[in-house]
Amino acid sequence: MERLSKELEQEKEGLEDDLSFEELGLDPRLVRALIKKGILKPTPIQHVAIPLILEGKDVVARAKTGSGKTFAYLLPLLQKLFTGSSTEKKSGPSAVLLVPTRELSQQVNKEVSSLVESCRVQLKVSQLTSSMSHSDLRTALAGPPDIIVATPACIPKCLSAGVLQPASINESLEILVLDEADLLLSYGYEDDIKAFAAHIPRSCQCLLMSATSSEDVEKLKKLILHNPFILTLPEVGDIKDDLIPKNVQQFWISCDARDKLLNILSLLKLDLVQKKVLIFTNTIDMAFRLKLFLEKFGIKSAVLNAELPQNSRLHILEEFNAGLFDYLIATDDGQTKEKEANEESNVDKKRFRKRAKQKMDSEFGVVRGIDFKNVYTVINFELPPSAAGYVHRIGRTGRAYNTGASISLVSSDEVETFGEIQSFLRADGDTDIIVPFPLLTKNAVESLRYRAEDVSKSVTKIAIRESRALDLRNEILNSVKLKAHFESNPRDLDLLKHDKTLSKKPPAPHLRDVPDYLVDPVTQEASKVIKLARAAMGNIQSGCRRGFKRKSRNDKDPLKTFLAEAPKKSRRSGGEKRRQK
Ligand SMILES: Nc1ncnc2c1ncn2[C@@H]1O[C@H](COP(=O)(O)OP(=O)(O)OP(=O)(O)O)[C@@H](O)[C@H]1O
Repeated sequence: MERLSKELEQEKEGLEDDLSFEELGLDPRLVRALIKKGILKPTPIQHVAIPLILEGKDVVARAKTGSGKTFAYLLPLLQKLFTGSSTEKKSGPSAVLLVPTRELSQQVNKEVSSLVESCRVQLKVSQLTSSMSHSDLRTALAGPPDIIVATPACIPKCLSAGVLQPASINESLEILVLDEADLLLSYGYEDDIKAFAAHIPRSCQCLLMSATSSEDVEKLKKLILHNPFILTLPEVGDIKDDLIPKNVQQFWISCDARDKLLNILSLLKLDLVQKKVLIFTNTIDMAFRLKLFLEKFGIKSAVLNAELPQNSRLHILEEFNAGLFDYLIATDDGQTKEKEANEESNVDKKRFRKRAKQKMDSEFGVVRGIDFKNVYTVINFELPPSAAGYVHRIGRTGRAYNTGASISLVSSDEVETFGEIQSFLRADGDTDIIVPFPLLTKNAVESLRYRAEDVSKSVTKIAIRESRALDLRNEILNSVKLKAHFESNPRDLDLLKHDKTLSKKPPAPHLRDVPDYLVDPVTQEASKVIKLARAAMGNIQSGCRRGFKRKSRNDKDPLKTFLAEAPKKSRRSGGEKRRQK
């Protein structure tokens, strides 16, 4: 235990020394690949995890959203494979990276492939999805690949189809990563992981990465980790107030449930929030209601949900990340179908569940782990049901040295959940972290009430259903085109537009532009400030991200606030809290 504390102290001191990637022992090829991406200095989690992983230790790493966990495991993992790859030919994969959603698997696959390409090494990377046919899986596994990126359900599928042999996993697997480990079990992968665990060789190095700590992570640790060296980073209680980067300002607006459309319209139409904006709703129908409503005022947005074909979802994400549209309305994950089923009348429930089962992708997930680029504002049109859900949603902004803001619209029936989120985020004795949004005045909201209420009446249930069906039909058609297109032009993002309007009529001129006489002077001033801040932020953000010039540790940087301290003494006694032999 003494040795353990000493090592952790050294790691902490190391953090303050501000070591470079080279000094952490990273291969020059990887360092050059990172420079090409504008990444010059390791983040704190990378600082601690890279040397430990290079040494071959099992690591359980928990660090807040957007803190650079992906490179924290990918860089040392690749380096280890670089050195091993030239020797003997293997019958199975050397590394398996398991992630909870297809979106994340796509993102991780892209990141690994781009590093491999930049470093010009001969490593084959394959992404597997559970919707692949046996023959596609066989093709993807031919070779075999050095690295597999997949959701856990794929592995048992490959094993039972005989396209992956247990013996080759046992013989070849050197590194296993469970990314977003806190979510793998809640996505229902326990049996898949157990089935795979039986074939993992004892010598395999296992890495668990997660943003929040939970019983599920503990369960996975017990299930997967063989190697007795474990690094557990600080427990939730120690850095609770730091779960969301400090440079994300969190606001809330209290309003009637029926005034939510009016409030969001005021925020967007009166320019009180900075773009890009990611808006979360709890159901797909609500997402379409919002889209149709905003459309009538000339505000174009796209909807991202589990119902859409995989290609379309990917393309929407790519276009949004590339800045081709400013407003994205998203539902959390594939489990949205459950919420929707509960909202349907009893008569419809059975039919709905069947439909949901057929059409929705349970491996869909945009909240967890997806790296949205330059989202400034996250709006919770509806609150997520849990504090962990809130943390993950808000974590889509303020990523990697960027600043951001979040605004939650809270109605009376959400007050209890909101209270739970506030107390979860609040450090003991501190004041609330989420504060009232100061820029939206009652006058400003009221000035738009008449128009908003009028328009909201026209967004009927039938209109929503029709639009949802129309959007899905369009996207299915798009999806076929996209598949062919992406195969020949992987970098071309401009083929199809996802934020096109769904209503047949264009927005009426009096709704598209808010006349000056409707906007009170306070709101006009606030809107000017936001625009100025946005113009200034553009420069600051890109400067920070590329340069990393600031020398001192700055609490305001999300990537610099990771602490690798030994937990307090009283916590030490409990089992596997530290690195142990
Ligand atoms: N050392 C670094 N310097 C600057 N940017 C970095 C660095 N490392 C990673 N990033 C960038 O930070 C962003 C967030 O990284 P990443 O997606 O790995 O976060 P995360 O910790 O996995 O978040 P989440 O828990 O939400 O999945 C990415 O855009 C990534 O390219």
